[in-house]
Amino acid sequence: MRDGDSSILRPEHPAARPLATLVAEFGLESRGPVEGVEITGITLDSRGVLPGDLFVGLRGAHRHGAALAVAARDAGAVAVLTDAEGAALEEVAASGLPVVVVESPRDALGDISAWVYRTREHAPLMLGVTGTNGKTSVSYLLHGMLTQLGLVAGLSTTAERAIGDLAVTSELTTPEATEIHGLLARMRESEVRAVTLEVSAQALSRRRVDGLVFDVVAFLNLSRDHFDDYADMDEYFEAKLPLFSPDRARRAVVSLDTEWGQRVVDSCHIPVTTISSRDGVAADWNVRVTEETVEYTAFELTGPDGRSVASRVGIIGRHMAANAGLAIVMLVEAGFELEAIGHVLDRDGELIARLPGRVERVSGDRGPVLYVDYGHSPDAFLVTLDAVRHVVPGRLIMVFGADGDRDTGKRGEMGRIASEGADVVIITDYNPRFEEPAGIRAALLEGAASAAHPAEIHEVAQQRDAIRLAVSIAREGDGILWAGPGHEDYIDVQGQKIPFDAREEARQALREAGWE
Ligand SMILES: CC(=O)N[C@H]1[C@@H](OP(=O)(O)OP(=O)(O)OC[C@H]2O[C@@H](n3ccc(=O)[nH]c3=O)[C@H](O)[C@@H]2O)O[C@H](CO)[C@@H](O)[C@@H]1O[C@H](C)C(=O)N[C@@H](C)C(=O)N[C@H](CCC(=O)O)C(=O)O
Ligand SMILES: Nc1ncnc2c1ncn2[C@@H]1O[C@H](COP(=O)(O)OP(=O)(O)OP(=O)(O)O)[C@@H](O)[C@H]1O
Repeated sequence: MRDGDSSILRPEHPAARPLATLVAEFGLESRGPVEGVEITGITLDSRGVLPGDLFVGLRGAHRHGAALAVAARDAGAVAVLTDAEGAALEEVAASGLPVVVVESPRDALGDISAWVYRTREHAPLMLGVTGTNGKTSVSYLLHGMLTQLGLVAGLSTTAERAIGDLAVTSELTTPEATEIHGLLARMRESEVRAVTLEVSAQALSRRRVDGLVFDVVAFLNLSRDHFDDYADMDEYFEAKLPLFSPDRARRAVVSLDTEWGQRVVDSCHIPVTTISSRDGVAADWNVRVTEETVEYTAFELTGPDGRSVASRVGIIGRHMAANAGLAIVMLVEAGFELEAIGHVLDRDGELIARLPGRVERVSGDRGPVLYVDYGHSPDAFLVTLDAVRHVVPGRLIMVFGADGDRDTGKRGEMGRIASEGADVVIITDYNPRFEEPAGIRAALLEGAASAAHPAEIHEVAQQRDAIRLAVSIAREGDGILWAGPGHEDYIDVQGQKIPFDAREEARQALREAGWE
């Protein structure tokens, strides 16, 4: 998981803070001597402990983290923070470390982590993005524009955490509070002025973004996903809402592209600006697509006072123009002049953003156009199929699978949408995790067959073989969309992460077919 802590960025020169002051300021119960104990960091994973850490023992689905207190001590932890259940564990006594007891550690974690790393002092501009689809994309677009505007920017997404040129691969979409505040402290060392953070519903439910106040948050859309975590759409929606409250954010930008946007506006207790990319939807800002090619999407964004910006983004799809428009409005709400943003976009010819594995073109000038994407929900399939359809004249071949051990109910719909939107579908494996892969494929196949006008349907278990079949079928002018693996560099099978890079595999398949 987090061996050697290599996937986590923390301050290189952390300041020591007295544990006794933490206990006093937060009115906490402590056992064992806390006087003289200095803490320099905080973590909830024994495998990520650095010397001087306060180790937080949380009850998890599989174990109580406090049971790892001895391992944490051996790695250099100087104290344990846990609940009453954790504090009673013999491993905690065996560690000999002072113990701070909190009724619900998760609820206190954001504020305590902010205190440990002093992240409330000199906070950078904080931008937060939520929604079912497009969080990662908008985050990279914001990051790109902030960089174009000349700011040192920081980024936290499903794909990576980044500060300037330094980037590490992410474990979670939104890190735990301990990790976020450590990351912010590291960003402060690098004089980062603006931070973009992807906020998942799960993060809000698990209070991972506690202790942060965003300057601007955005709501993109809501569509079916994560029904393994939430009972229905209403519960999923309710999980997103807390981001739009005064204790978490100062202003909001809300897309009205799905009906859920208006519900956010109606429930929002902070100033809201709206945006739409749909015809006939009344919003403060509107995005209009002006050109679509295999390489870029051009758009025009018009504001409430008639001011506008026209530019382009080097990624296909109307949804990407909508994402770019929303990112620009977030910056305007954050205090940047629209004219200044327009100026740098004009100067550079486009909005420059590197989006790993989001409808990323991996093919060259000859042969079929091949895109690798991270979409794994019915709505993501709809928009990406539409995007490819708009720019390729020939047939559309789609390769996809579905996650094992995740929201099993969406598979039929994914299969149906793919089969309805593509000319050929090749159903393959993705991350089966602990599920039987053939069963996952069967659900997708059933969905594909149920389409009103089904595509030509193939089943190929191995992804390597599936992409080669797609390339062998495709001709010049055709398009191939490989949905699912995106930026990932492994497949998750029975708890093992087996190295697999879809983008590299796709390039190799094209080379083997002679499409250099
Ligand atoms: C289902 C779920 O939420 N699991 C989270 C949970 O794991 P768990 O309950 O299984 O933990 P556990 O194994 O019982 O361990 C309990 C505690 O002991 C600690 N531990 C464990 C082992 C060890 O050797 N040492 C140690 O200290 C763990 O860090 C943990 O704090 O606690 C862990 C530590 O906080 C999380 O990393 C983990 O998130 C997992 C990886 C996860 O996949 N979460 C998903 C649901 C998620 O949050 N997804 C969203 C959105 C994704 C999207 O938009 O598509 C996200 O933001 O990523
Ligand atoms: N505004 C949008 N509306 C609908 N789909 C979108 C939008 N933006 C991106 N997508 C599609 O959604 C999928 C996921 O994109 P992205 O990774 O940006 O979203 P995400 O919200 O970060 O997803 P995840 O939480 O799974 O990481 C891709 O297929 C992408 O093409």
